[in-house]
Amino acid sequence: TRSTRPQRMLKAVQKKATKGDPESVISAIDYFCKHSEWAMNVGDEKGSILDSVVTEVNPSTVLELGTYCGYSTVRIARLLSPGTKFITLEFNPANVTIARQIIAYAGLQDKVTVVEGSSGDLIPQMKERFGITTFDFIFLDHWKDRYLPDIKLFEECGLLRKGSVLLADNVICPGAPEYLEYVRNSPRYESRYYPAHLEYTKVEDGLEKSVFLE
Ligand SMILES: O=C(NCCCCc1cc2cnccc2s1)c1cc(-c2ccc(F)cc2)cc(O)c1O
Ligand SMILES: [Mg+2]
Repeated sequence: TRSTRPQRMLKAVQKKATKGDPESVISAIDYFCKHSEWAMNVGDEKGSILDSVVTEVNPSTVLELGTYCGYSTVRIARLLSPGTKFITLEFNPANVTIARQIIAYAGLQDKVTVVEGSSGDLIPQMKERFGITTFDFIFLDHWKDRYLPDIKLFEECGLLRKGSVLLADNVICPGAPEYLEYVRNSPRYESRYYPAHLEYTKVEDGLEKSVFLE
């Protein structure tokens, strides 16, 4: 039967990238998406903004919602200090399998734990299952209509501390209007918008960075 896009992306990485070299894995995926098939990775333009925020925060604990094929997972993991606890959640088991192979090809498998499941189920389990008290940095890149309920879940579960940074992808396209309204109007967050474009296109999109103040 016909292969899937994530499977073809993995093949492109195995063909073009150098094992153990995260930069070459990132480049191979960006090349595949620009010249072969579009895919919903955060991409190089928004990826550079992601890099700068991760570097600025220099987090000890990281959560990513929406692994997909592991592109942003590799971007984040390659910047983390040794000993950082990094968890990434993916709903689709087929994507979990591809992502683990792409992360391993980059040589970053010891830096991150890929967990299969939905955010609504897994966020309340973070403390007991992974020994996390609070997250220093959270990258939201999963179902856009889950951004708002999940930030409220982080608050309810006591997973944010003063200075926790949340970075949300796709706040314009596909869009997360209720989430934007919440973080921009809540006195508990300091928010800033980073304009960019939908990965590999000229369509307007951007990232919203929100710092928890409580
Ligand atoms: O849907 C997007 N990403 C979410 C996939 C949700 C799967 C998961 C749910 C879930 C629940 N709990 C835990 C983990 C997870 S993972 C997405 C879509 C576009 C896009 C697509 C078409 C288009 F024309 C224009 C933009 C661009 C993007 O950058 C995206 O990120
Ligand atoms: Mg995205």
